[in-house]
Amino acid sequence: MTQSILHWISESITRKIGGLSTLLLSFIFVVIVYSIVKLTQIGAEMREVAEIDIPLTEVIAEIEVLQLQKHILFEKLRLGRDAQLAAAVIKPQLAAFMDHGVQLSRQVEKAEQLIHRGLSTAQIAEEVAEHKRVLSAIEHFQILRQEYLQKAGELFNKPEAETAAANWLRLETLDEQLDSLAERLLLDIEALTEDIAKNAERHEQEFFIVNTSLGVSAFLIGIYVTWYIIRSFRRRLGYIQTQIARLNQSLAPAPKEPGEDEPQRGQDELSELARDVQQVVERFSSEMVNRHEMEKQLIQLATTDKLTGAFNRHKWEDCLAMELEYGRRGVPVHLLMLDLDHFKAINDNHGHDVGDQVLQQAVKLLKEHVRQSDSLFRLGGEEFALLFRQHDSQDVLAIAEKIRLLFETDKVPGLPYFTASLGLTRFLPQDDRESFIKRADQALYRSKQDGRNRVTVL
Ligand SMILES: Nc1nc2c(ncn2[C@@H]2O[C@H](COP(=O)(O)OP(=O)(O)OP(=O)(O)O)[C@@H](O)[C@H]2O)c(=O)[nH]1
Repeated sequence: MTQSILHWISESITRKIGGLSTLLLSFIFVVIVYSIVKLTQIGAEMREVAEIDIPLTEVIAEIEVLQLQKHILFEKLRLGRDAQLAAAVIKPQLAAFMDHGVQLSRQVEKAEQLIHRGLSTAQIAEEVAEHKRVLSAIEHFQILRQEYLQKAGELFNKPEAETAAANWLRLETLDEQLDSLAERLLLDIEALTEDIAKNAERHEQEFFIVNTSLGVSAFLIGIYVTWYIIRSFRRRLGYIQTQIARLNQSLAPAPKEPGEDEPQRGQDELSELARDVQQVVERFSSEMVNRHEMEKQLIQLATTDKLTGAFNRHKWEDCLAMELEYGRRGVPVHLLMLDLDHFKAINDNHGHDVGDQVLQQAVKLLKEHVRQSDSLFRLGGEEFALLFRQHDSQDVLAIAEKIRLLFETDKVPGLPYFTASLGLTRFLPQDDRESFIKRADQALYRSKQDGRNRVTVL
């Protein structure tokens, strides 16, 4: 699975960059999600600290002070009782003690309400069981305090009653119980608030460490991704540029247009590469045009007679083979052989150059009066051949006659009068190359025999 993913990614640079960017973005996404979760958690803890623990700590401090005051008041009561002070003296002390008890109860209630509210609004998210245990301890404390205050009240109202001694004893026992209970309770609450504060602090530190390391990792990954992308591009661009430079050198130097400046350097590697590629493409296209032109010229040289511009013998062989193929398939194919009359005499009387001009004039006349598709060949000396495809025999005969007449009546200043003898034949089903040519030759020979300047059909 991992292998195939890596293979898929390495297949294109877009995928590589996309893959690395996705990795980086995923990492940053994880960092953001982690930060949000942690910050929410720390926020909740801070709220708990601010709204529950700090007020709770204040209440505890208050209770501690009240407890101390209670000790003093209780001691005063004890001393008064031991000294058997008059009821009038003890009563105000008892009143102060009772009043103090009410204050203490209020503070304990306050603590109870704070924990209650924290639990019911889920503000207290940690050590819930501990908080609940503290709550039930507070309830127990309050019950004892109720009894405690009741006994104190009885003593206050009936200091001389028979039950006063027993009440006093009970009050003392309750006082001890309440003291130890209050002490435990305060310690428990203190421990809870301390734990929560410590937890919040620990989470803050964790958040700082983890977020810093994640941030540093994201930064390093970002640097690596950037470095990797730049390196990949530079390597590939460098390679392509080298190849293009080599290709440029291997091509013939491009002809420089007058006033043409050196190509401007690109603004960056990519624009430089684009400029190099453009140059190579231009060189290639001009090279292709030249090559095409050269090929055309070579083909023309290889297939055309230099003097007259008619097709040469080489082309004749190719075209004849093709026309014979058509003939074998039943397409009407005609061959017209043409030979200038007494050409030797023209050469002898007017010179070789004039003879050449006569040959050129003959080809000019032929080209003007036959279709492009009807190929004209110079087979040698003053002998020419014309191949006609898809013509009626009568039409070809008419063309041959027209050519003969053209030559006969053609008058060009500076050129002697000249005529031509023509032999015409049609490809027959039983024909092969030799028999077909031979019959045309025979027809031409017959025209010569019969006095020249005529057309013979065989
Ligand atoms: N000027 C010129 N003469 C050529 C060329 N090729 C061949 N010849 C001449 O053409 C002449 C052909 O003469 P012959 O074969 O005797 O034929 P002819 O004189 O036309 O006589 P008939 O064909 O019987 O009418 C020769 O003298 C060749 O030297 C050429 O390219 N230019």
